[in-house]
Amino acid sequence: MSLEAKHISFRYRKKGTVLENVSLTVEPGERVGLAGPSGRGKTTLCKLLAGYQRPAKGQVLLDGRPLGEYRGLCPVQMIWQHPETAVDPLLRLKDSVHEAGPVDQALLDALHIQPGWLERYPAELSGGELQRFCIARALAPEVKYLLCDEVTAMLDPITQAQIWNVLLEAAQARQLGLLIVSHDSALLERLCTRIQPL
Ligand SMILES: Nc1ncnc2c1ncn2[C@@H]1O[C@H](COP(=O)(O)OP(=O)(O)OP(=O)(O)O)[C@@H](O)[C@H]1O
Repeated sequence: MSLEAKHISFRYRKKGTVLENVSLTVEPGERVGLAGPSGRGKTTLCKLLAGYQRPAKGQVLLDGRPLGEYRGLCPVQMIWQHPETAVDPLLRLKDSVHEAGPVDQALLDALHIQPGWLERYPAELSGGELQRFCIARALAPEVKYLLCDEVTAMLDPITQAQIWNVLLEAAQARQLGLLIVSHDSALLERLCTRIQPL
C-alpha cells in the first residue's frame, strides 16, 4: 500500500503557484525525509498528502486509489509542528485523544502521558505534553502513513528523543510509512531511510 503524490501542482489563491509537477512516493516501512528551504511548500505537500487540500493538477493515491475514496479515519495522518492547532480547545484531552478510537494504555505510557493530564484542557498543557497526545491519536490502528511536519522542532532534546523513539518503534512494528519534514539535516540523516529534496 504505497502513498503517492503524482505530478502535483498547487496554488494558493493569494500567493500563486507553490508546487509545480511534484511527485513523491512513500512505501510501507520507509522513512522519507522531506528537505527544502522555508516557503518551498513542504507543509503544503503534507496537507495535500493528508487530504486537507486538493491539488489543482495531479493526484494523491493510496494503494493506487484516490485518497478521497477512503471512508472513516484517513489512513494518512498529519502531525503538526504546533499541536495546539490540532486539538479542540474546548475538549478535555481524554476526549480529544479518543477521537480516532480507543487508545492503548501501553502507548500512553510509552509517551509518558501522565493520567492527570487526561482531565485537562489543551491550554493547561505545555507544547511537548500536548504533542504526545497528538501522536497517540495519530497512531490509531487504521493509520498506515504519518506525515510528521517539524513535530519536535520546539521541544527539548529529551522530549524529542522520547517522541522519536515511540514513532520509530511504532513505524517498525507496523511497517508504517513516514514522511518527515525538518530543517534539521542531522535529525533527518539519523531518522530517515532516504531524503528527498523539494
Ligand atoms: N493558506 C495560505 N494562503 C496563502 N499562502 C500560503 C498559505 N499557506 C502557505 N502559504 C504560502 O505558501 C508557501 C509555502 O508554504 P509552506 O508552509 O508549505 O512552506 P514550507 O516549505 O513548509 O515552509 P517552512 O519551512 O517555513 O515551514 C509560502 O510562501 C507560504 O507563505
